[in-house]
Amino acid sequence: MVEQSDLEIQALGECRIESPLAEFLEQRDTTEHYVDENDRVLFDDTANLIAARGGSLSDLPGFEPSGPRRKIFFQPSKTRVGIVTCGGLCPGLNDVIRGIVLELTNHYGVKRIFGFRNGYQGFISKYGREVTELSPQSVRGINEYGGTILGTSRGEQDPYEIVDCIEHLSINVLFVIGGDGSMRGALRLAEVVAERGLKIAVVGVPKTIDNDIPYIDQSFGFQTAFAKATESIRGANVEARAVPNGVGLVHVMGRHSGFIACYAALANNDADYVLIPEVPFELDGDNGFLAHLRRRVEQRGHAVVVAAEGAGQEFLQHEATSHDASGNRRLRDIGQFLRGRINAHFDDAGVEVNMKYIDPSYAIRSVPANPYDSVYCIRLAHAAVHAAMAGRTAMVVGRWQGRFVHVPIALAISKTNRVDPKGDLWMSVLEATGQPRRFG
Ligand SMILES: Nc1ncnc2c1ncn2[C@@H]1O[C@H](COP(=O)(O)OP(=O)(O)O)[C@@H](O)[C@H]1O
Ligand SMILES: O=P(O)(O)OC[C@H]1O[C@](O)(COP(=O)(O)O)[C@@H](O)[C@@H]1O
Ligand SMILES: [Mg+2]
Repeated sequence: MVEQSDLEIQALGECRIESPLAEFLEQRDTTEHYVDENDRVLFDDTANLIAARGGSLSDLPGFEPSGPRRKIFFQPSKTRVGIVTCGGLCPGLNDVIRGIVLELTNHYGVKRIFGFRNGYQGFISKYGREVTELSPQSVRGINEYGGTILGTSRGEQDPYEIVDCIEHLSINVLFVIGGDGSMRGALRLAEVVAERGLKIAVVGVPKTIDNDIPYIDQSFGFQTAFAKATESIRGANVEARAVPNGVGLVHVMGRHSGFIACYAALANNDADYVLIPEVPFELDGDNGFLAHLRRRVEQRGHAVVVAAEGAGQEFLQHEATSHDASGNRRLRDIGQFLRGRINAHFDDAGVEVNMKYIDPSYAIRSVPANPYDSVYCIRLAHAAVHAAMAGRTAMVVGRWQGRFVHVPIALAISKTNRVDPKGDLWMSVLEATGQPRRFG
């Protein structure tokens, strides 16, 4: 169970400097639309969860709210900032970069902002990556494009050498925009900074199209990514309906979490089956997935299947395992495997099948953010800047119960956010598809 001690945010020191944004705050206090810096956003949100805690109101765990502070830690005109993007692409990376640069420049008056190229490689001398200065002019219009103007990379780098580089450039604040791996790296950097007794804030903006980072509501870019995946499901449905015994099979990203598959399938309500890593399934036998699919095709003339890349990996264990540069296991291709097994199963049963296979792959994460995600990105960027200028460190910005909050990195990497087979999202998927609760 999450306790208050898990939610405490580290600070570099007392905030003594009048914030340039103090005038925006005046005598504000918490309302249903604003949380004051002295308040907390409660972790639990139902009567039963709160009752289960026992104790008094003041014992209830809560997150530190984000937002501008009346007093800040860093002297803006002397503050030097670094920004880096790491890991896989995600829609909205450029929105976050631009949001951070504009907020720092326009509202805090920060003058020097450095962009590090290709993730953590950007700090390591042997790669020879140029450090670029970022300004409102240099980031103009970047939010119109997918990807990241800073580039990215996978692969671990020495945290001591990274901090050497940060010290060498007299950087006071580092923003890391990245996923679970990047945040593990960022936490190591904050630890090295503390070991050396430095006053450098390390603040993360969590990025993952898989939506697999916990305690942050949804990750930015996720909505854009699943909306893009929805187009493939629509295409698979049209194709499958147009031919006798059509099966539309769509394979989408989602390493350990099936959120993209679930949301994309719910969006147009056309999928008959959703297969995700969190819910194991049987292929064979009368109640297995293949027989179920065949019966549905025989009854209705077509079917649409959405499979997340992490689903059914147990069927492919005989294939060799490899890892990417960051140590993430490379998954075997469940899409192609299912395509082959579905065709073979229909053949064996003497039933015609017309397989239409679509894998949108990188196309869903390399696009620019949609307006909803862009708004989310800019708000996360503002929250990250306010936190860093107030000397908060080893934390990421996120949203909890609809409020923007500070989440300790240690908590954000303590587990993987996954679709709960007993939760209401999976229930909605079962309702929308009509697939059985269990195959086999
Ligand atoms: N445990 C770790 N400690 C330090 N750095 C890490 C750790 N895990 C990953 N990283 C680094 O973070 C960066 C991004 O990680 P990766 O897993 O590729 O993507 P993501 O951040 O999107 O999950 C890589 O440079 C990787 O080496
Ligand atoms: O081929 P790549 O670029 O290494 O990335 C593939 C993986 O990256 C993701 O898009 C996102 O993963 P991360 O956010 O952890 O980088 C996964 O869905 C996918 O398995
Ligand atoms: Mg990751």
